[in-house]
Amino acid sequence: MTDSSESNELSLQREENNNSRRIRPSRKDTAPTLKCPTDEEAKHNYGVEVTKTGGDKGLNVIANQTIKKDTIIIEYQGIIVDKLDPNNKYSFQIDEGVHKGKVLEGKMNEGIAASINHCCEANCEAVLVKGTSESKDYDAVAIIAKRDIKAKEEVTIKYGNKDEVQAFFDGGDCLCEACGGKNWRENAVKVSAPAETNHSSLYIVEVEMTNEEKEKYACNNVRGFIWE
Ligand SMILES: C[S@@+](CC[C@H](N)C(=O)[O-])C[C@H]1O[C@@H](n2cnc3c(N)ncnc32)[C@H](O)[C@@H]1O
Repeated sequence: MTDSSESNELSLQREENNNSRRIRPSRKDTAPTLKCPTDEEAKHNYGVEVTKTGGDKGLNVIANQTIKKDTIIIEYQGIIVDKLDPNNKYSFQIDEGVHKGKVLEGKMNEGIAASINHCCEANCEAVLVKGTSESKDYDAVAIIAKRDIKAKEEVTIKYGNKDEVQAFFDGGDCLCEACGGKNWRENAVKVSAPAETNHSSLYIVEVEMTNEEKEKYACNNVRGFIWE
C-alpha cells in the first residue's frame, strides 16, 4: 500500500537532546489518522518477515520485495501510558503533539514491527498515528519508507541520536550497517531455487536458536526464506 499524499503531510522532527533510552516517533501536531497495514497485509503486500541475524542484533525485519518511498509499510499498535518502563525496549517516547512526554508502550512478540532494529541511516521513519479499524480507534506507530527499499534489505528505523542509542543499548555498540555491523546476508545460505519457481535463487537464513528462543518465538532453527 502506498499513500504518499497522507505521509507527505507528516512533518517529522527529532529532538536531539534526550538522555534516556527510548525510541521516539516525533511530530509537530496531533497524530493523524492513518489506515496502516496490519501484519497480515504487510506480509502479503511486501513479504516483510522476521528473521534472526545470527546473534548480533537478535531478530530483524526484512523486505522481500521493493517497497517504494513514502509507503506506509506496517503498523505497531500500543497503548499510551504516562511513564516509560526503562526495561521495556519495545516502547516509543512521544516527543511532539498532544501526547508529548508520554509513551506508546509496546510489547515483545506483538507483531512484526516489534522486531524492527535501529540503523543510524534508517530507511524508514516511525510516526505516531491514530489507527482505525472497523471496530475501534487505537494508538499506533506507522512505519513509513523514507526511500525506496530493495528486496532483501533490512527494514530499519532510527531510535535516536548516537548517545541516546548507546544508552538504549546499555552502553553496547550500535551494530547497524552504517556503523559497520554485519548484514544478515552474511549469515544466509544461497541455494538455487527449484526449477518450477520463477526465481533464480533462495537465501536461507538458518541460525541455531537456543531452546528458550525456540519456545519464545514458537519456531525452529530456520527463520527466513528470501527468494531472488
Ligand atoms: C525493539 S527491539 C528490536 C528487535 C530485537 N532485535 C529483538 O530481537 O527483539 C530493540 C533491541 O534490538 C537490539 N538492536 C536493535 N538495533 C540494534 C543495532 N543497530 N545494534 C545493536 N543492537 C540492536 C537491541 O538489543 C535493542 O535493545
